[in-house]
Amino acid sequence: MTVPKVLVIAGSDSSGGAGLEADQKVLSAHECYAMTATTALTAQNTLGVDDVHITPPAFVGKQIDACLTDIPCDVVKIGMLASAETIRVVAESLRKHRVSTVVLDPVMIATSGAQLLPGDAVRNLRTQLLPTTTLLTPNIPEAMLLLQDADIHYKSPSGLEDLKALAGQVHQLGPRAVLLKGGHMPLTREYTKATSDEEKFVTVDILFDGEAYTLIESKYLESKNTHGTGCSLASAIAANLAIQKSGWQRPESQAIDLASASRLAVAYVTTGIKTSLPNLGHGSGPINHFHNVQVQPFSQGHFVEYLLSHPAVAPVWQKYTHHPFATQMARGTLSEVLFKNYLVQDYLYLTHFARTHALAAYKSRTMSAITAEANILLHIEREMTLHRAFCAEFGISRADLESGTYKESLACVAYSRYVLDIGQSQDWLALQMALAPCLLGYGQAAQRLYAEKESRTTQQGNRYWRWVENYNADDYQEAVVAGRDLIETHIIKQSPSRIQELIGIFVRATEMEVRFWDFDAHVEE
Ligand SMILES: Cc1ncc(COP(=O)(O)O)c(N)n1
Repeated sequence: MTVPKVLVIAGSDSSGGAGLEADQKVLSAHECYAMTATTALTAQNTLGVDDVHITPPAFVGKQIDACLTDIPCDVVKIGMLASAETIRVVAESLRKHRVSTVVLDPVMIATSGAQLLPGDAVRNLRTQLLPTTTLLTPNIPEAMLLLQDADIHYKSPSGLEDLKALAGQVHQLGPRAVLLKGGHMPLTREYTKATSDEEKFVTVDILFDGEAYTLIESKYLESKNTHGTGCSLASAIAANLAIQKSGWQRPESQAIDLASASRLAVAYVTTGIKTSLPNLGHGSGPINHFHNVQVQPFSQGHFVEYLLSHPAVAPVWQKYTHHPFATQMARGTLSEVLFKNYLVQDYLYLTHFARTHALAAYKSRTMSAITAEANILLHIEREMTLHRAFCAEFGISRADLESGTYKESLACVAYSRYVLDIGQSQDWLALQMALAPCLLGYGQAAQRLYAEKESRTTQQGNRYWRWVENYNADDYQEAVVAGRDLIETHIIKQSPSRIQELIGIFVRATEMEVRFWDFDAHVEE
């Protein structure tokens, strides 16, 4: 599977809602690679087109050549063509590059009324481009202009059957298929032309491929934000066709499915209108091109940096990693009573920490993940051995630690059971996020305090200094890196809204770390 590629041949809309700006947004929102050949620049906004600056036609040809000789595309999407000569050049280029799939939106008159294709160029469009077009997407006025130009008599439509007949007549002008857009003529429940606002019930887009009609119905939508809907629809169809083609095993070995490409595109534009952003411009505003896109606000592999600088995290993270309790330990100025209490509570916490990792092993699905958790358990056991030796220096025995001599503080109960509860009720990653403040924060605080030692002499004779050394040690710092890497690999599989929930868990656990170090936390009962 390669990336789907689309070449857009269209004009630029300086206000970004229509033209090739819209096309590129639509293609990006469909994960396609977009290239452009710019036929004209427009000075335009949501109120109208001020001026048009036409690209020299030969230069349009050069842009097409530059793109297609280097990056072959799956689909060409054509919008505003600006001049008869440009149409001639484009038709010749498509032939030269043997482009097989063309979606042509015959842009003639902008929604605002501005003429985007001179009247004398309609003939070139019809005779030179329609025969090589895969799908033509006219709206009703454009369909009528094309038939007028061909001197074909048509009935001004007054209901669904007339629209189907119109689509059939336009099909005779040469394109492989026609999608007649019915947006300009809302229909009643009986599929006749609505004559009042109350009667407007549905709009129908009609796809005709010479054999079958496919009707795509959309509930009538009242909105002023329809600037660029034609461009967006044609681009969405082009994207869907490019996606189909890029998934083929052998190029050209399958038929494209115009009906599903069109249905998906109509749904995309409809939702784009429904979710359009308010107050973009004073006229007919753009649709929301990105309603189907979920954006990760961080670069892959850099989630933890994003997390720690997140406005919901940064203040509490600073409070935790710069907690005066840790600083006083490193400086040796902490009272021995407080330190001993902390050692005991931390030991009790580590017991539950080990239980949590056992739960994480249970929640893992691969042997390597289970083994990783087992290794963390063994690491915790080594940490607890050191802890016991440390406790012994302060007159606390293993029996004291494990026989319930010391009561577990409320801070310890709250924190350890919170993490276990997240582990029980949520998934593996949520559990890792609840454990992360402990893993990352101790590593960061110890590193900072260790680095400060050069500027102090107080660690000589500081009986607590071993705490800093233990968490600054290589094996602990390696565990931090491994834990961080695991979070980075799993976080990119989450949705943006789930990531915000996971950040909430991280914040809560960090708050409990702060509470664990608050001076009164261990002597409250
Ligand atoms: C460059 C350019 N291309 C196409 C359109 C048609 O879009 P709409 O019919 O929504 O005005 C436009 N206004 N500008």
